[in-house]
Amino acid sequence: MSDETPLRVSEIFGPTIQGEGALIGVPTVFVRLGGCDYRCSWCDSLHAVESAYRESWIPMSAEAVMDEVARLSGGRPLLVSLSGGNPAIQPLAGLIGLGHDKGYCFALETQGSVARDWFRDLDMLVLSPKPPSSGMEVDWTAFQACVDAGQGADMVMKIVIFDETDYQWAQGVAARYPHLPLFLQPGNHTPPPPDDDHALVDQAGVDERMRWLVDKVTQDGWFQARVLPQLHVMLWGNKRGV
Ligand SMILES: C[S@@+](CC[C@H](N)C(=O)[O-])C[C@H]1O[C@@H](n2cnc3c(N)ncnc32)[C@H](O)[C@@H]1O
Ligand SMILES: Nc1nc2[nH]cc(C(=O)O)c2c(=O)[nH]1
Ligand code: SF4
Ligand SMILES: [Mg+2]
Repeated sequence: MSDETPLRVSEIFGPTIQGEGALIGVPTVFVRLGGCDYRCSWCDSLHAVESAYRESWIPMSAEAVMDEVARLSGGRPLLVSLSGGNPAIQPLAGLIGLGHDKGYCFALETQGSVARDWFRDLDMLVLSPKPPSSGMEVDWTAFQACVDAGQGADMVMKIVIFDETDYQWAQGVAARYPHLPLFLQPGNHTPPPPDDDHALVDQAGVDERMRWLVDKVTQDGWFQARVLPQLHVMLWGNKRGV
């Protein structure tokens, strides 16, 4: 796939704040790419995953994406967050190079199923391996290839936790990758259906899971883990484009 291949863009929005993980609170524009090789049972972005929504994904050149990012940011360079879907299945090297030339930074979120040599060009690579509650099974060879490809970028791991089984699984993963800063994020068990971006979130339920997670980590003395909510979900619920 060459870099002239258009990107399949589900949405570009912002500036908002990065609501999750290591860069929480940092102003950013999101570029959400369409298409994913996973089908997590609790995915909160199915409009960028399910092929039924494929016709809403706009083919765009890297230049057109950067033009839209620059329009939204008023021409001021900022952090661009690449998400999806799995953004790793798209040819993003050109976009990253173009944006860097203009002073923009790039973070990319991926489950770690597809490695790309351009991962090393990112400013931050967020690897988010999927726990048992997702219904997915991690291919650890592919995941390791992502870790190898990302050498040179800042790299962190972010694991979504729904239950005790996920928690124990995350402890095993953390032991396998002790050098990767680890962020634990409580699962949103009422994610939006793909055709309804105003669906209400069960915030009380998310808060309860967050408290449970903090109790677990502190009681277990798991002091390498950082526990963070999805800040954008706290502020805006399941609303899309924020
Ligand atoms: C929609 S995914 C897109 C990027 C990539 N496919 C991935 O999963 O890392 C972005 C982030 O949202 C997280 N996420 C998805 N659904 C969630 C939910 N219901 N509750 C909490 N986090 C969720 C994912 O684990 C991932 O860290
Ligand atoms: N504000 C905000 N922060 C986010 N962090 C990760 C997101 C995602 O859907 O990938 C996301 C999102 O959609 N909005
Ligand atoms: S890997 Fe990410 S985008 Fe794909 S289905 Fe899972 S949470 Fe959704
Ligand atoms: Mg999201």
